[in-house]
Amino acid sequence: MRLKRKKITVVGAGFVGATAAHWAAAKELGDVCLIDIIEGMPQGKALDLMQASPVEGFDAQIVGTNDYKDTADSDVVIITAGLPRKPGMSRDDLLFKNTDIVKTVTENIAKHSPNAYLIIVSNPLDAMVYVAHKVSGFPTHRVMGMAGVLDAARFRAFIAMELNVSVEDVTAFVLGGHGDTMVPLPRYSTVAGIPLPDLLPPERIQALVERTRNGGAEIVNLLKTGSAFFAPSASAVSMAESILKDKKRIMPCAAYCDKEYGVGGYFVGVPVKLGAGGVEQVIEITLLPEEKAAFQKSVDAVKSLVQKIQL
Ligand SMILES: NC(=O)C1=CN([C@@H]2O[C@H](COP(=O)(O)OP(=O)(O)OC[C@H]3O[C@@H](n4cnc5c(N)ncnc54)[C@H](O)[C@@H]3O)[C@@H](O)[C@H]2O)C=CC1
Ligand SMILES: O=C([O-])CC(=O)C(=O)O
Repeated sequence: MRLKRKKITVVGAGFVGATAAHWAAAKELGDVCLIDIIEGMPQGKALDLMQASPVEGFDAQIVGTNDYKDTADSDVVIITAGLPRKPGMSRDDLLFKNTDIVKTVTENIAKHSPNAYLIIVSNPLDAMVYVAHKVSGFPTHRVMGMAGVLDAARFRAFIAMELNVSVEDVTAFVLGGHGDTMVPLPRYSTVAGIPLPDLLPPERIQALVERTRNGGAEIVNLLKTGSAFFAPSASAVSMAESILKDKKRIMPCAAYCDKEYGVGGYFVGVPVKLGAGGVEQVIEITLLPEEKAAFQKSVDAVKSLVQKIQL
């Protein structure tokens, strides 16, 4: 018998997709298939990455394609296909165009990789996870969205910058949908185990919370032609890694919640255990009344967006 490497497909070979392929290959998570509708572009980027492999010393086959047959039997599929927003737009403005794209992509992926775990990145995130779940018919533990890892990473980076400490010692949690109503949780954010409220005055914490909420828009306004991609792609690949290596990391992800947090059957950002079984557990943490109210507002925003989707 011959053991096979794991296979990661990244759909959409744009900024987030190509960078995700880079992180996945550099970490030797498995072979990588990069697919896009633009002819030649995923092939070119895959070949370029293959040529980086001797320099960086990673062994992985990286293939670029426009044909879903090449994505067959993937273990994990990261979906980044879709339009990014431009300055002045909200993520929600992408709803209808990206619904069509994520629907087509998911149909093709489900056909060729019926056992894959799906990590959705396309925006508006929580609504696109709903689309991928409905269209694939996959069980909910195999469909999830990347947002909380990114939002928490931004919060962590801002905390480390503010306190002039190593990012390694900073943990943070962000709940809710990936939009203006997301809920960074200072009480559940720490530096080497010390709760953030013990280290910073409330007005400084509030400033970091606001910067985290606007983290995506801050970058969109600087780039002007697209949105963030280094941290988003690293975040998606860290979720893939936890699944492929059965690490069972606890990460904030857009996961299906029914009774959990009283959400009632939607995908929203909550703490989950990610392992070889995908979303192995949704962890319910105790929230103060004001945190609960903020989370509910965020869930309501996701619900009203999802209700506009026609598949
Ligand atoms: N969840 C999150 O936290 C984040 C989400 N995003 C979202 O990720 C998406 C991608 O962003 P970027 O990579 O910066 O955009 P991009 O424009 O650089 O890349 C998107 C790619 O998708 C491809 N594409 C379009 N329709 C397709 C289809 N039917 N099949 C296959 N490929 C298709 C395009 O040709 C393009 O290459 C956007 O919707 C963006 O809003 C971006 C950053 C963070
Ligand atoms: O801001 C955007 O449109 C992209 C995104 O979701 C993020 O960077 O958080």
